[in-house]
Amino acid sequence: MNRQELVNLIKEKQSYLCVGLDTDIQKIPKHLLSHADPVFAFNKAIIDATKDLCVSYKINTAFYESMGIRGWESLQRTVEYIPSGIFTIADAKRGDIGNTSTQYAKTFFETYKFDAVTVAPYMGRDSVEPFLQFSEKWAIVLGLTSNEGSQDFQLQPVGDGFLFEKVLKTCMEWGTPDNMMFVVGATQSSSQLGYIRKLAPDNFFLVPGVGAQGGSLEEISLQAMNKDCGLLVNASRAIIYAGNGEDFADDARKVARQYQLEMASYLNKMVAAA
Ligand SMILES: O=C(O)c1cc(=O)[nH]c(=O)n1[C@@H]1O[C@H](COP(=O)(O)O)[C@@H](O)[C@H]1O
Repeated sequence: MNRQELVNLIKEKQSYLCVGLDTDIQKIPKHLLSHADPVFAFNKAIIDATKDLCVSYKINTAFYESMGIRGWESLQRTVEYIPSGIFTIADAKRGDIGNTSTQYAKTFFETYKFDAVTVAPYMGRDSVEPFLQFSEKWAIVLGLTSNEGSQDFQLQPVGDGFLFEKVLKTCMEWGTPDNMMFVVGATQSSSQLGYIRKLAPDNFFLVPGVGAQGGSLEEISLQAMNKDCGLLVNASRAIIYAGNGEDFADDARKVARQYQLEMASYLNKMVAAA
């Protein structure tokens, strides 16, 4: 999916919600365990219940890889089940020497046909560039992450800024707002969120951290929305584990709907301010 299609999708659906399919077989409702593929049965119900409310699904590959071949099969069924026209993210956080990154890019862009993959940029230019060679595909580079450990490296002073700023600025020389997004955690302070938008005015941000990690949808929306919206806000546990009974998908829908309504109000504010 290209940038304009993503921008249009957000406008049409009045949503920039990314539902995170961090599907843990230990946490899904027990009645699904009799299915041949319980993880897929769960994902299918969540997708059916939320597909009109979100613009993206993010599949966190760790939850699938940990189950070996069965997990990869669940992942494949899930990505194939997501309706076309919804932006798909493989949250795999890959990055290695060039020829290896090329294989990672092929895995997620060609074999599994995701629109985007999360990329860890620590190994530098040759580890990121292979993800930028595919038409209408995206590298989502870790910028300032949502976790406590973001302080260990990303928020260390380097020169007259922080390490994450150096990463962002350098990555912006390799990719463009048409093929590169940045991960920006909603748990970061509002001044940091606003500052990152100044550093990268046109790039989309994938924003995890609302819901279970306590980040504020309002804060990130007010601080970091740009004229194209420029945000994909992810919530995983808060949506997919909203309920645990037979009607778990209805419970997931209710939470997704709340997020979508709140997002519509921020999108309207953006239009009014323009
Ligand atoms: O790249 C990510 O998606 C990511 C980056 C980050 O800084 N923080 C973060 O939580 N994530 C992912 O976003 C999701 C957050 O899940 P919840 O906290 O359950 O909403 C998980 O899949 C995390 O792996």
